[in-house]
Amino acid sequence: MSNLLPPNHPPVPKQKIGVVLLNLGTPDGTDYWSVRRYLKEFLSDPRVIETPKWLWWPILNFFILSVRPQKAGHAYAQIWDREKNESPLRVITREQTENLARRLEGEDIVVDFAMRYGNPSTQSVLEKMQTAGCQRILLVPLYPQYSATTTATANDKAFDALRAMRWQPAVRTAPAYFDDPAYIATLGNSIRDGVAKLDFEPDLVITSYHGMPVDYLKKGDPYHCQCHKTTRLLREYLGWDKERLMVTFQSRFGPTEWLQPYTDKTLGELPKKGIKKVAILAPAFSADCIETLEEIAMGGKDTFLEAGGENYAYIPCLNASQGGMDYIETMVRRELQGWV
Ligand SMILES: C=CC1=C(C)c2cc3[nH]c(cc4nc(cc5[nH]c(cc1n2)c(C)c5CCC(=O)O)C(CCC(=O)O)=C4C)c(C)c3C=C
Ligand SMILES: [Fe+2]
Ligand SMILES: [Fe+2]
Repeated sequence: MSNLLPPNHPPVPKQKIGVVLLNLGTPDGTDYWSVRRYLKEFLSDPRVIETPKWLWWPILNFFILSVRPQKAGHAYAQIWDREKNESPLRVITREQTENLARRLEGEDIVVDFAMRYGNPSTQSVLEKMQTAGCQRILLVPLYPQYSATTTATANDKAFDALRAMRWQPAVRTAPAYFDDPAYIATLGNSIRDGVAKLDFEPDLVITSYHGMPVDYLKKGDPYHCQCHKTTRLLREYLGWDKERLMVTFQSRFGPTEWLQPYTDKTLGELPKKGIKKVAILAPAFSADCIETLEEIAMGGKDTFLEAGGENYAYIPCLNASQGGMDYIETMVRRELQGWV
């Protein structure tokens, strides 16, 4: 085709389809400046912090960014993948991407991943795809439950990048999958297998979701309802009752009220109620990260055992497991219908 083009015509690449897995992002290192750069970008996002900018800017820059990077850097250091010198969230997202690329090989589909904050940036990945000839791009925010603080801001960032393109690709966004029967079956099987592998029988299994200010729920963010629905559907899939599988919310940030019950407070109270053997998982996350590994697998265990608990086990996220990847492939193929 290119030899039919007039002289000085820009190259026209072969048409392809792009699939971009979108996740939150993570620092490039555990040092103060790497963590600070990441937190500054994250906590300056008005989809995440809705406090008016004139009020939030001094709080963020003079208070939060002077202490939190050090504290968070220490937490990241405890879970850092030292072999790859990378945060688990990025290591796992890359594994998911490479695995999906192998599954879609031979179909002229380019698969990549991008982060909302930090690297690889959404803009750089979309520019790379456009240059490679992707005239149709499927954006896949890897958040099972929709929230403006995660899904919407990931899509916003992608559309910001498209705004600067002369030849803009056609774009689709994959919807949240909190109630997709195939997702529920995958997660349900992972719970059943995770519990079967334990050397104790849990009195209770906790689904601990990332929290959010209650105010965002009141303003219409459906995240809270979607978390509850995921757990209700899991109960139905597993044939368990309410006493066996409960919902909590973790990772509270700042002084305002967040969704309740809080995971840490619940773990501290359960042993007094006679619940001494617990398994816990984090279904708001498609990949293990600081919030699951350091806060739940490590910190949650300390809280529970110090309060008199006897056994505590963390069931990992779906990550790049066979079941997790089967689900991502199914969902991506469904969302690509009509394009391939
Ligand atoms: C400040 C408000 C925050 C809201 C609202 C929020 C929502 C939210 N976040 C996730 C997923 C992840 N969050 C992660 C880290 C993280 N989250 C916040 C704050 C809010 N999140 C902070 C400040 C941090 C950084 C770590 C810390 O300083 O505590 C991560 C992990 C990133 C990693 O590098 O491993 C994920 C993933 C969801 C699903 C969500 C929905 C309501
Ligand atoms: Fe978060
Ligand atoms: Fe709700």
